[in-house]
Amino acid sequence: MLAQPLNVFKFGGASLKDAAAIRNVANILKAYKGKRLVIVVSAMGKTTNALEVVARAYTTGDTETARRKLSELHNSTMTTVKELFGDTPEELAASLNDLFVSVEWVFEDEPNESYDYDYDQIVSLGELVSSQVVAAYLKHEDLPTSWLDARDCIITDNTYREGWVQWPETQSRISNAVPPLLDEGNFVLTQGFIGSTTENFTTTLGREGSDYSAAIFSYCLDAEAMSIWKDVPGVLTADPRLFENVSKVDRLSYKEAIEMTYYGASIIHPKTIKPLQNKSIPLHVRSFIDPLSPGTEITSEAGDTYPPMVAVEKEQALVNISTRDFSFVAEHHIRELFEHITTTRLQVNMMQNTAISFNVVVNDIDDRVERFCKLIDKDFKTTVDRDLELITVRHYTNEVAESMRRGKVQLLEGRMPLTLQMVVKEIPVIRRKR
Ligand SMILES: Nc1ncnc2c1ncn2[C@@H]1O[C@H](COP(=O)(O)OP(=O)(O)O)[C@@H](O)[C@H]1O
Ligand SMILES: N[C@@H](CC(=O)OP(=O)(O)O)C(=O)O
Repeated sequence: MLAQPLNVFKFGGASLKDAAAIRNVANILKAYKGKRLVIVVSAMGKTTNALEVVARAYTTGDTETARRKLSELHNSTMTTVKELFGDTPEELAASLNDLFVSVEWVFEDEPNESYDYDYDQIVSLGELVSSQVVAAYLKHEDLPTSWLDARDCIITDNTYREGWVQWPETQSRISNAVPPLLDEGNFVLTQGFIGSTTENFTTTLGREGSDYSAAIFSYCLDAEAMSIWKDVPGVLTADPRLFENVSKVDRLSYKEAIEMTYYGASIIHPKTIKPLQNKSIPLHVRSFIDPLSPGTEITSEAGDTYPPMVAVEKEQALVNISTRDFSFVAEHHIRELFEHITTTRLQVNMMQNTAISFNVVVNDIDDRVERFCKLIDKDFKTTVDRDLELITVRHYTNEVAESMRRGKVQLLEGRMPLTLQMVVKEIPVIRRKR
């Protein structure tokens, strides 16, 4: 007998931000009782941001702040648990306690040489905690659920904070672990964002990587479809936090979704689409506020006529690189520059060159730009402009382009037939003295 089709659902931080939100998720899932469903959850609300503060405090020697912040997180988790269950279930309280204690143990040791390694050991706590709470609550609501440790399934290399998935090993582990649990008639609930090296060290897949985790499970299990549940009605023409008059796009092609997410449409993690596209698995972006509405469907069949769509990537740095001896920026220079771009893990979002200079626009993360400039200092002069925005408009019209520039200084522009990109900064406000 052929196995029933399987779906993968991903619930992000916003859908799990407090007890009422988790109750809402359980209500959504009641409609799928008895179906083959893999549920991938992120950390609750803004937990990952809070854990980043913990990781930074620990690695800079401020263990007192690290302990205090961790304890605040433990307390707020227990408050949510109490609100959800009435009483605190002993078994859940004990497993949560073990998880928090495992991070306190990290504080007993000196920070590791690699900040990224420590970061992953600490920040992964958010998903482990939320998945324990949600799994326990689903069982309490009579929805049989098996909790699965994603670190036994998603295997990455040891690029901490941006683990590269080792597909054959991951495929084999997911194929072995998940179907038997589904066959028992249970939902399988696991964590987004986290994985493990083959030596069992925890890794993470990059900020907001839970969408990607869900896509990995969908690919390896040949899911019928994947749904990500968001606080918006679907993919909109722009981020409603930044723009007015946005409207929902009902259908989108994989190609269009990749373009939009790569340039900062933060509704979907950029790595999510490829595994789905490779197996033609539809991606549904749905609203957890209005679960019956259809949302946006992303497939290969969607048409190619779209309204103008805007993505904004903040915290960008524009690095202007010029040769010290006024020689042309030639191919061998570009090769050398890209070697250093790769080793310092800069993500290049835009580039342009003139005869003696080369401009790259990159995500300004930690001290990566400084490290890059130092590495090339012998042969190249650099200037860095920070706090910039990269605005990408797909299917642009001149009117939309003009409205994007209003109130900004434009430092760089790139035009292709379907895509307009501009790097802008706020016009500094000069006020007259009274
Ligand atoms: N094009 C877009 N369409 C819809 N939402 C967008 C878009 N671009 C950015 N967003 C933002 O993405 C948010 C949802 O994604 P995210 O915060 O990652 O959810 P979660 O972490 O809960 O999975 C929305 O609240 C919205 O502000
Ligand atoms: N919790 C992680 C992973 C993630 O994907 O979260 P969310 O689904 O809430 O974006 C983060 O905040 O980066």
